[in-house]
Amino acid sequence: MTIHHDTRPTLNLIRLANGEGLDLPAYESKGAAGMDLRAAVDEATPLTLLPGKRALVPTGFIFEIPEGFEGQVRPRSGLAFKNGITCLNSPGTVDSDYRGEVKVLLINLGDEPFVISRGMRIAQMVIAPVTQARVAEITEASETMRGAGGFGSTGV
Ligand SMILES: O=c1ccn([C@H]2C[C@H](O)[C@@H](COP(=O)(O)OP(=O)(O)OP(=O)(O)O)O2)c(=O)[nH]1
Ligand SMILES: [Mg+2]
Repeated sequence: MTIHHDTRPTLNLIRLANGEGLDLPAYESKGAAGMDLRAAVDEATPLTLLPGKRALVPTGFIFEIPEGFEGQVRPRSGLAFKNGITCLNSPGTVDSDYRGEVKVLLINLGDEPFVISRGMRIAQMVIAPVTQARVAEITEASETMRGAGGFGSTGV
């Protein structure tokens, strides 16, 4: 007999008043890297994002990102391709100690107004491990083959 333990970290979510009735953020396929985030805009007043404009779109939830992880808020490629809708600060960073509502900073890079209605899947969040480095100031950089070469120094 094999016992399968669920080793996945737990993401605790707190539903806010504006998230009432919304589906939980969810992985839309078995191997999806990101869980889709839904717009917690008012049912009666959808948000219209005009070309070139940006908006902070609420998700209706506080996310308790587990310690040692971050939440990366990323665009959905379908919205980007079809409508020019992307995350301005991509990838958005949700810290594990953040206890405010997660919001999605969308910008319309397309040439048509884009209507965001309640429950629309507007972005996705990837839970990824992070490492905090110990910061130490030194006076000389160690020698390497690359040295200071960068920005195309190795050719095309
Ligand atoms: O797409 C995003 C990006 C950030 N945040 C929230 C969670 C994150 O922990 C906090 C701060 O984000 P960030 O550090 O990127 O912004 P900042 O401009 O440095 O703000 P702060 O001074 O609060 O750190 O804002 C979101 O809800 N969505
Ligand atoms: Mg910050």
